[in-house]
Amino acid sequence: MDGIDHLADERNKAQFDVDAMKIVWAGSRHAFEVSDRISKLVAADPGFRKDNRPMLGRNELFKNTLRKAAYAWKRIIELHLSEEEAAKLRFYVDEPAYTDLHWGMFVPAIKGQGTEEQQQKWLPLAYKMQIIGCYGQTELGHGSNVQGLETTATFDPQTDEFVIHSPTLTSSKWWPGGLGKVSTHGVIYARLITDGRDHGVHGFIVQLRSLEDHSPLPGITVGDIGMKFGNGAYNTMDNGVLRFDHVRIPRDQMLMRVSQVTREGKYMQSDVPRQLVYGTMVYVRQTIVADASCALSRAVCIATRYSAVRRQFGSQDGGPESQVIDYKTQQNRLFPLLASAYAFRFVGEWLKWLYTDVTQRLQTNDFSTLPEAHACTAGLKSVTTTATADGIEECRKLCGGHGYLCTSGLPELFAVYVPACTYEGDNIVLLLQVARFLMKTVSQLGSGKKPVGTTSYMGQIEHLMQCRSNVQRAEDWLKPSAILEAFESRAARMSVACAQNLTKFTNPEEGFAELSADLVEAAVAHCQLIIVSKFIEKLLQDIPGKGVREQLEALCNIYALFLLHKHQGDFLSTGCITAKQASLANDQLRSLYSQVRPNAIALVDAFNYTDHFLGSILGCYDGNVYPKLYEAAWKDPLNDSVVPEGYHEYIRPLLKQNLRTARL
Ligand SMILES: CCCCCCCC/C=C\CCCCCCCCCCCCCC(=O)SCCNC(=O)CCNC(=O)[C@H](O)C(C)(C)COP(=O)(O)OP(=O)(O)OC[C@H]1O[C@@H](n2cnc3c(N)ncnc32)[C@H](O)[C@@H]1OP(=O)(O)O
Ligand SMILES: Cc1cc2nc3c(=O)[nH]c(=O)nc-3n(C[C@H](O)[C@H](O)[C@H](O)COP(=O)(O)OP(=O)(O)OC[C@H]3O[C@@H](n4cnc5c(N)ncnc54)[C@H](O)[C@@H]3O)c2cc1C
Repeated sequence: MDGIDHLADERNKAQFDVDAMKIVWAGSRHAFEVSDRISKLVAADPGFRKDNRPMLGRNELFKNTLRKAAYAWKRIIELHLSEEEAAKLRFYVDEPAYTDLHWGMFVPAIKGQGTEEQQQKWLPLAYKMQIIGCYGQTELGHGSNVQGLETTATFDPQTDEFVIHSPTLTSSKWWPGGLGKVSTHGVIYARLITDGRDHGVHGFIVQLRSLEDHSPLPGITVGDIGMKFGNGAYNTMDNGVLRFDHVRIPRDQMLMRVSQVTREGKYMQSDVPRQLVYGTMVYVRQTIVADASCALSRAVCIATRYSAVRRQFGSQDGGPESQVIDYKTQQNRLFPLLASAYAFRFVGEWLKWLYTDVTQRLQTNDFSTLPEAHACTAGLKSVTTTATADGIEECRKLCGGHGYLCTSGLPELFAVYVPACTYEGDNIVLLLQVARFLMKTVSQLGSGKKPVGTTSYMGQIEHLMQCRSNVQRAEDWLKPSAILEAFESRAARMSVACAQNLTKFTNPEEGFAELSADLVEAAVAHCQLIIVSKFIEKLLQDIPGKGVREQLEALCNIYALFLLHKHQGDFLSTGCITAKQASLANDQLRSLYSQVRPNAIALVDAFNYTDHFLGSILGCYDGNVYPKLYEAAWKDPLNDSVVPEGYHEYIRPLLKQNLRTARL
């Protein structure tokens, strides 16, 4: 606006090489270059404007999303973008759309659960977007309990077809994104019935709409489920309702990698575990963890820049007031979130590796790491999305009153993000899965079966059950070994305590239900240990760039010590640390905040977000917040006229009536 960088002084304070940190954040130089190029391309294109979203009515909003999705596809083709570049383009367009489900779930479901033949038939159509697909699992009556789904797929040997049917109101498909108004096809989950026998839930490719005029095919009732939380936000998505009235599909449209139905109607299972039917969810949970660091870093970038711009109190001798970022309370709320954004980035990278590894093993029928992959994706999805949703809301509060304005970008970011705590598995339901995995691990400890992967720390259970932290000075908390031992012993002791309590119940399922709140806490402790240990492992790698490693070490320590402070009840009650050591951790945390303070703006610059992507006046790169806020207010449609519409109908008569009353 005035061409001045109002945050220049802050940027000059940085003690590390920001460009090198940008590469660490992106994952590699190549990833940085792709991301940088595509984000600028999107930002410069008026076709991807998004600042008017909160003002649009639903129909207008939705049509605008359809236009953008079509335009994005046109640009992808015109520019011959690779799959990686196309995914980045969708990311920077930053508008939830049916394409997320098409590319993010429909295509992966066919890839993961379809046979070679099925993949050859359907994937080319999906890749060219000649068909558009959704993921139709959840129903009105059941989401978490997948085994409770009611839609049926009954094999008819006479015609070699499945008959898909919604027998009850609660069996109506409810929630699938892209289903409401767009998808031509869906991977639909239904109970497979052959010869009167129920074989449980399986996936089927079902055509829903005509490829000629988009009308629903015979027997199909389909529509949108209605407005969701927040203005704009996730209302760009057509989450849908769908009912089947005896809809017939050919037998070869059952996804048959895990199990098959023969021409004669015989049900056969391959050697692969039935849980592979849930494989698409495992894949998406892994992407959601990577996405948590994006959403949190975005909110943190806004709150950090604004905290450096905003001044309140503390003026001395007529000088400027204090920047709110210098208040220790502001730092204590903001810097752990900054550290969490980095921590989630690195654990997301690791989880991607784990997922790739398990997928390669599955190709060779090695299913040994599947339970670990399920527990890690479920647990980390849960812990990172909960912290991110809470963190975005905290960032809104960190921005005071202006954070509540839509132009801060934070209300819409929160509204779009918060369902991540529910979709792809309710966070509590997923933590209970982790708890089951932990209880199984503890029960096998004496059996000679060595715990592996993320539970390998349980291999030293005797030591972890009785060790005492040897921290004596605040600086001792900077040793990775001191942090790891505290987190490992806390996680181990919480799991073992649950396992011991479970033995008091004659019925294990009853015991599990009764102790579920404690089990969830044990699962959280285990997942936080994974995040801390993956951050520490990251620091063992070669990290080029002046001062970059030092900054990451400070952030890693802030992440771990803040968790230790927040959950000190766990650490103290299990006897892993003493009250004195908890207090020393807090002392160390304060001095880490002072270390990060001069680098805070540079650390959020390292995310390399364009102003378009941030979509926030408070977070704009140049920090010129006040003129921009002032100008934006006048652009609000309510200010199109000085005297509002409705004055003559509703305000004037009121004022006149008051005048008459006053005269009386
Ligand atoms: C030119 C090219 C151009 C390319 C252009 C590209 C552009 C790309 C653009 C964009 C891409 C965007 C990508 C974006 C990503 C997607 C966006 C997401 C948007 C949001 C979507 C949301 C979708 C949904 O919500 S779908 C519905 C999700 N539903 C759930 O998650 C339900 C949760 N419930 C469950 O998972 C299960 O019911 C359960 C696990 C809770 C319980 O299941 P159960 O009853 O069957 O099991 P048990 O508890 O009895 O356990 C038995 C046994 O099984 C083990 N188990 C359970 N689950 C799994 C699993 N998944 N994997 C492995 N093992 C599992 C369990 O541990 C038990 O084991 P035991 O050993 O104990 O027996
Ligand atoms: C924005 C959005 C997009 C979605 N997109 C899709 C999609 O594309 N495709 C699709 O198929 N689905 C989709 N879903 C559905 C989503 O996957 C489910 O809503 C989700 O899995 C949670 O299930 P539920 O709604 O049945 O919750 P419920 O299970 O009914 O949860 C209600 C409460 O009960 C608790 N609870 C449930 N079971 C237990 C238990 N065993 N122990 C303790 N507590 C429990 C939960 O913690 C929660 O507090 C979407 C949902 C949303 C919000």
